[in-house]
Amino acid sequence: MIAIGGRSVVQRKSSPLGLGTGIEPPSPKPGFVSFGVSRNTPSSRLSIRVMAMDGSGAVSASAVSDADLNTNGHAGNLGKSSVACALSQMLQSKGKLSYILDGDNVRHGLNRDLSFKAEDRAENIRRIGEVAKLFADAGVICIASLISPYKRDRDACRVLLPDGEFIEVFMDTPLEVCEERDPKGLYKLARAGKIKGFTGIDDPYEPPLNCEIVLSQKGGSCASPCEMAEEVMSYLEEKGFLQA
Ligand SMILES: Nc1ncnc2c1ncn2[C@@H]1O[C@H](COP(=O)(O)OS(=O)(=O)O)[C@@H](OP(=O)(O)O)[C@H]1O
Ligand SMILES: Nc1ncnc2c1ncn2[C@@H]1O[C@H](COP(=O)(O)OP(=O)(O)O)[C@@H](O)[C@H]1O
Repeated sequence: MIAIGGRSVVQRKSSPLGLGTGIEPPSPKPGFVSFGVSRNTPSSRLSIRVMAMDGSGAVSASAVSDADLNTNGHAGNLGKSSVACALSQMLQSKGKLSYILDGDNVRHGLNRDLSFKAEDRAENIRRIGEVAKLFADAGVICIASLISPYKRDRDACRVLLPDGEFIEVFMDTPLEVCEERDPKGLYKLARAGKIKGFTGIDDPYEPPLNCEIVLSQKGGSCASPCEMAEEVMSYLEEKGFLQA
């Protein structure tokens, strides 16, 4: 389970199943993936389906190593969704089916009854873990893009899957970088006390101690989403998940 959450919904231009249409962004920055990103409106949510990391497909399970990748980090704006999408596209290019479960997106549908209280975050992650397991059972690589701030909730997802098939990716993006990005203005609201219990501000994030992959800023600059997705691909390659 690769969990990467976010407010943005990525609509694939195409998918292995031919589902989903996207809106090309004007001019992607170097290292960014060129696929459509739209806000989490009801209509856009409906189109984030089936493909390879943001989607899934019907391929014989034996042809695809199933894995559950969970990308998390201490707060929003880490770049979870961007890495999820880049990874999805890379998997698709290798003929691997995947599906993205983005926390912010799922919270508009399956998990719309849940708040950001600790018990609701736990339930959010539990449900996403169970859905990811179903994808894995079908031979689809499921990328879950979530903050998942509490270790206990992440560990509960891990044990749902066979050993080695839950791959926890920690995006260790500095808080100040997340705050600077702030495309939704949520950090500003949280700093102003207008949102309570915001991860990284007045709600805790428990960093993983034994995750499979850490994507961290090296030196003074942050790697692009594609570069980070490449790191995940290298891990998958090394572990044999990308074999035909
Ligand atoms: N209080 C609070 N704390 C943290 N995040 C908040 C909160 N309120 C809203 N948001 C927005 O919700 C997105 C995180 O949803 P998740 O489902 O990934 O969170 S969690 O795993 O249940 O903790 C996250 O979106 P991303 O930026 O995509 O991570 C936030 O923008
Ligand atoms: N590696 C990166 N370098 C620079 N900006 C980034 C990077 N990754 C994401 N961003 C930008 O940060 C913002 C949040 O990215 P997003 O992938 O939605 O994060 P998250 O899903 O963690 O909230 C977006 O405006 C995105 O373009």
